[in-house]
Amino acid sequence: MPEPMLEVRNLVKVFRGRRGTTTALDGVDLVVRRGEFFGVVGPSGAGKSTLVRCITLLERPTTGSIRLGGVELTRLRGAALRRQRRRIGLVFQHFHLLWSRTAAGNVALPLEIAGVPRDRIRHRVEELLDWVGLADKAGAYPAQLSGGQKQRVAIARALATEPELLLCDEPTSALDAATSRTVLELLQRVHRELGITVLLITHQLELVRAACQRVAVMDAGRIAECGPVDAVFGRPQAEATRRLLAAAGDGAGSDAAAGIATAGQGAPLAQPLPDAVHPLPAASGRLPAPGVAGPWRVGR
Ligand SMILES: Nc1ncnc2c1ncn2[C@@H]1O[C@H](COP(=O)(O)OP(=O)(O)OP(=O)(O)O)[C@@H](O)[C@H]1O
Repeated sequence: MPEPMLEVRNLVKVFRGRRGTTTALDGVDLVVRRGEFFGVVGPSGAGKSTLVRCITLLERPTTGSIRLGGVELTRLRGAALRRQRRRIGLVFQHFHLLWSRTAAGNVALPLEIAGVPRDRIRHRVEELLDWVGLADKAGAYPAQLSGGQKQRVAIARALATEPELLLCDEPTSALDAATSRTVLELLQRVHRELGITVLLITHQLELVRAACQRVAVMDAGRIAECGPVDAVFGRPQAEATRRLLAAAGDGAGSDAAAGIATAGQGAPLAQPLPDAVHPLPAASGRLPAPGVAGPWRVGR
């Protein structure tokens, strides 16, 4: 069995405010294996976004452990934490692009922060934008891009420092069904062609059906159930899973963003993409990073 990429143990996050306390995470246990495409689903308020923020230590958990490839993150601060964070690529619902920077400038940003020399940044950015099918948009500002294009820029940016884990928080929730398909297909390519572990947080069950191998169902700050997608969705054991399936209309892919193909776990989507991304040559297993162990493995 592959080693764990991410191990979350007994994670608790309590928010204390003027209006009282909220326990957003109430003892979350989760193991994502290296090389998995793993889904986390749950209703609004279940704690999904808080989990993302805690995994990346953007939010300090109240108690509990988060291990990334064996490294305990909760004990780290400052430069040591920043180094480990580069192992995680982040993709958000609302893209979080800098509006004052072009697509190329946005993709370059994490490399600039990591101190990669300028000529190498230029080469890497070209390569990444080409890989996500946006070579011709390098000079465009976010305001000049469609939602799907913005998300593809955000994915290119997330890949810039060659993360081992891509953490996607509702990556298609702001997009229409056809554009969602394009973005999901790109995430599947990230997994398949680059070998990156993907953790997909979503409330859209059809995304999980189409792309994930295993899924965890979150409810009220806990993992209600976890297992292979067909087992969890086909023979749900937890009441929370049954509720989610019922709310989604239960049938295969019949919920909100209908139109996303349910091609089976980890399988490519069945329908052709409306706005196909640029294919890599078939033999290419990884972005052709110059100097294999070298400049792109920044700060590890
Ligand atoms: N900064 C905060 N301060 C206080 N309470 C918070 C904070 N962030 C989240 N919460 C609370 O924690 C709980 C979990 O919220 P969270 O946003 O993680 O859920 P979610 O599953 O991502 O929901 P959604 O799908 O609607 O985004 C909610 O009750 C929310 O109100």
